[in-house]
Amino acid sequence: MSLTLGSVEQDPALVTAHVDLERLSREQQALLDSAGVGIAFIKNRVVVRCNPHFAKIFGFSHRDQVVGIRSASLHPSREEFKALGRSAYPSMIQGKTFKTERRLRRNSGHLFWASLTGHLINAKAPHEGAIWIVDDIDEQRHRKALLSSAIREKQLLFETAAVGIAYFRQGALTRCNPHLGTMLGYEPETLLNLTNVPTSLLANISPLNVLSQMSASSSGNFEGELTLAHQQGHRIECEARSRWVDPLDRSQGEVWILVDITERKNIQAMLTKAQAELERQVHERTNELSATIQTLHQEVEDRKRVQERIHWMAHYDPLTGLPNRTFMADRSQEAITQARNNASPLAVIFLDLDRFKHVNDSLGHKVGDALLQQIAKRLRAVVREKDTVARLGGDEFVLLLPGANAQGAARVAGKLQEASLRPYQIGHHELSMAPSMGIALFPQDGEDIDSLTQSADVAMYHAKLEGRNTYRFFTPQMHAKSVRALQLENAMRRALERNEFTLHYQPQICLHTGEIRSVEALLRWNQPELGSVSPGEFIPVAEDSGQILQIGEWVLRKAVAQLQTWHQAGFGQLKVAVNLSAIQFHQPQLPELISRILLESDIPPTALELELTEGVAVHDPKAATLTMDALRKSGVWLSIDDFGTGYSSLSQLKRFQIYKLKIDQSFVHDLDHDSNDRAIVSAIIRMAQALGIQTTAEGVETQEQLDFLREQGCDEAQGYLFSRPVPAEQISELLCAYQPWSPPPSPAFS
Ligand SMILES: Nc1nc2c(ncn2[C@@H]2O[C@@H]3COP(=O)(O)O[C@H]4[C@@H](O)[C@H](n5cnc6c(=O)[nH]c(N)nc65)O[C@@H]4COP(=O)(O)O[C@H]3[C@H]2O)c(=O)[nH]1
Repeated sequence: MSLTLGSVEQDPALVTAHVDLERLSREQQALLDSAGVGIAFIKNRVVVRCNPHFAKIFGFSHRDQVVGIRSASLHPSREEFKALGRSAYPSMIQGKTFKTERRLRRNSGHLFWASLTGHLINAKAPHEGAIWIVDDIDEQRHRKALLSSAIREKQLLFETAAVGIAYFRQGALTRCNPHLGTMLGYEPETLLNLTNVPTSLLANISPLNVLSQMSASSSGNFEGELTLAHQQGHRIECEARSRWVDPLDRSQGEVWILVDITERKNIQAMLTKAQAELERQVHERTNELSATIQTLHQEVEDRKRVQERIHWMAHYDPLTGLPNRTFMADRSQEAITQARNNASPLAVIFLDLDRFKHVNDSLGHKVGDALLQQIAKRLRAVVREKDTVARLGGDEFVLLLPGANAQGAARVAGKLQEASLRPYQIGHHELSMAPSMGIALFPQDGEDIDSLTQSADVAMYHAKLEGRNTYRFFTPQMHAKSVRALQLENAMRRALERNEFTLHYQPQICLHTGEIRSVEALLRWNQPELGSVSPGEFIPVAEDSGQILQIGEWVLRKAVAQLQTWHQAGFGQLKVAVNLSAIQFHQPQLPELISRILLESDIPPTALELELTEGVAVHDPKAATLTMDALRKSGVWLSIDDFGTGYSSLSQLKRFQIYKLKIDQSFVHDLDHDSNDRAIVSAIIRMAQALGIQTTAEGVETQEQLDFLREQGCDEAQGYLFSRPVPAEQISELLCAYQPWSPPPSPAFS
């Protein structure tokens, strides 16, 4: 700015004043240029002058751009400009400085906050204009607004937060929010004044204590759980967190945030308890379960074992471990199919042990079972791997031999016989056991296993009938005969109760005196459908089926009862001889049975004679001796029947306390024309005499036979020459009519 004064150069005072004025003007200009606020001189509502900062505030690049513009354009609207004038000028014309904060408008049109300070150049002459100082406080206002909103938000948070907030400074609670009061049961103000509350009231967990402690011990970044006390005394579990308000200036204290987790804790405790309980129960259940599982496992195992056992038992014979009938039938199906498809041979051997029942009856089932086991082993050892050896039950075995023709089957049968030659050692018993075997061939003797087995069974039966310890091939003619055996066995079961048995008696004549010394009881069976069946046929069937025990007892009782009748009729010297089957003999209770039968009658034991076969002592001479001793001790007489056909040794006869030998009728039969038989008979008689044993000749039919026997010193004779076996009544007649011979009574008795 320069002031033109015209022609005042000559006046030094004026020049000085002029110089001063110029300097002042420069100073003023410098001040204006460097001022940090906008300054403008406005006159008649027009910007007359302004400093650069003013131009900058309003968005002009140079102050010259502002000079001359209307001041109203610097305001948001004309109305606001007028309003400013209305509020500013009343005080400005009084010479006062007017200050306000208004929104102004930049050159760009954007509004901004500015602080305005106005002062009239001359209060008395407002038209001379005014100086306006403008400061851009837009940013400041904005910050302030943000700050106050932050403060408001903070306050709002502080007051409404659902957590307790507490400020501590130098160990003292300086501020807390209402929630903390609510948490602890105090008004916040009361809490602030708690320093006056006796701490004893809340014991050592009073909020005061705890809060003080919190403040004292905290390092400004506590995070953890605290237990506070409610005003009413109960505990408040809190999750606490502390922070320095200003970590750089710890004098400003710290802030604590406390969350009441009592309920959560309680729930947590309950949950923990429930969980522990649950775990306990789970543990218990797991244990129970594992015990159950174990039991189940055990049961499954047991069941499996049982099933395996059942399966095994359904297919195997438990005693010998050999396949049973069912399993054999299964295997045979395959074998038969193969034989049929390949036109290959197949044989079935039915094997039955001869007189096995005797072993069972005399030595007991234990010995019998052990014997069967050994036999099973031998059978198995004889045949090939692919052959099947099955036990049908009892002493019956079936061998299925795929690929075996008649020759092969015969060879196997031969090997089986050979194998049975060696005696079996069962404990201290040495036993011999021979098999009878029947062979059936596929397909001629049967096309399925049932018919093959049946045919082999029939053939076996024939082997038995024809001498035992042998084998026979099945022939169609065999059928009728074996059917008869089965018929007999079945019919015999009812024979006793139906009174089909009777006894006939045959006299035994003393060759020294001609007296009838005794009679032999001989069993007769008259079966209504089958007619009269001979003992030679039915006794073996009775022995094989075991029915001989019952029948034999009946014979004993009947014979003793009959003898009693004869004794009572006056024939007191008469004796009765009863045949005893080996099976009966081996019954341990035999001596006792006989004693009982005799006791039940009035017959002295010496009136009873028991006829045994030589075979009774073959298997177990020791046991046989014991039985014989017991029988002898009771007083009954023992004789050996059919002597000469068996293998009795002299020493045995001596030990057996035998009183009589009955010379088998096969030797007597040919005495007239067979010198061998004569020699044998006379040897038997002499030997018996030497041992002090009586002799009775069986089957004496002719006078010549009788003469020879008498010559040789035989003691007794029995045969058709004297009498056939006859019913008891006829014996009574004979006893009455018979006179000791001289001459011999024949043929009067026939
Ligand atoms: N050819 C011929 N035969 C004669 C003559 N005299 C007697 N007999 C027969 O010879 C057999 C003698 O009986 P055994 O040798 O004990 O032979 C008996 C005996 O071993 C057995 N038996 C008979 N009854 C019983 C019994 O009650 N129990 C037992 N276990 N076996 C019996 O049956 C076998 C056969 O008995 P039976 O048929 O009655 O046959 C009897 C008898 O009738 C004769 O002069 N000539």
